[in-house]
Amino acid sequence: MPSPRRNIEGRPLVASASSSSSSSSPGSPAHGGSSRFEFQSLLSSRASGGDPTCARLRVSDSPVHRRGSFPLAGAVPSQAPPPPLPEEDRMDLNPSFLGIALRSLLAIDLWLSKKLGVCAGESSSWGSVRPLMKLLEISGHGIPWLLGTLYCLSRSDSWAGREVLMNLLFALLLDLLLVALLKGLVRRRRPAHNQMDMFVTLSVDKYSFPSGHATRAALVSRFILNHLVLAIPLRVLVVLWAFILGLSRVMLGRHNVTDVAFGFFWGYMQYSIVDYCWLSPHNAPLLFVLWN
Ligand SMILES: CC(C)=CCC/C(C)=C/CC/C(C)=C/COP(=O)(O)O
Repeated sequence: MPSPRRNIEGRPLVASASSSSSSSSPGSPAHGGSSRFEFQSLLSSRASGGDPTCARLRVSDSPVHRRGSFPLAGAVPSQAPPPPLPEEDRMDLNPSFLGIALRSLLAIDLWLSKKLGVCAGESSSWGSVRPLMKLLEISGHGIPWLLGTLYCLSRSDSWAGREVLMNLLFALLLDLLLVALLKGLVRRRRPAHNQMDMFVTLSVDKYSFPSGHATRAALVSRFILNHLVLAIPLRVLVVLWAFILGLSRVMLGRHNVTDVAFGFFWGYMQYSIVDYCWLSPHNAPLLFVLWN
């Protein structure tokens, strides 16, 4: 007499004994209802204290995996339960809600970024605007901002001006460092439709998360709005510049939307760090004396 079919832990399955008398009954493997056995197996594992949040099906135990050798319910060979398989040989049946949400967000991100990448090449639908976008790209590049700040520092003749510029320099260097660290950690590739024809880049700039232009745009614009006295139209212009610069990164095909969105957030937060560590002649006297 065939021994009862067993689940993945080796416990007998309820259905196997009754189905042995009628191998083509609905729900039996011969009837294409193999999943019933598997769910019973999972249920029995739950009942016996298995992990209820992660029902798993062994690939090698599934009918798909055992193509051509799927036994009829009445002809189950009497064998000892198979040895446990390594973790990577299993399929998750119920990935977490967070996993599904992240995957969906990623899919929307890729789809939207591709759709918005209308200046990714000369032959793209908005290809004629590409030179303008590349000009905007330079306006948010690290080199002009660093050189511009150093130049203004060298021309500044007031302590107050020097203090603000010194902190802007610190902010720009901190931004370069943190973005390089993040890019190196996350290592997300730039979109496939991007042409790597950017003005001076660092080695980590082959990665796209987060957008360095977006972090700089958010950081610098928050810095300017907090430390320069500007008329309202100029303040609006600063915010617009930051927003359009971020958008242009996606339109040029340099980034996905999430790279830019996170870049804005990160740049905004970086300003809080700069503000917290604000350099002044009181807490960094050496720096100011040396510069003089
Ligand atoms: C002092 C020093 C290390 C200066 C390097 C300045 C430099 C080459 C910055 C790179 C700026 C850049 C191309 C960032 C990439 O921006 P994404 O928006 O494409 O991430």
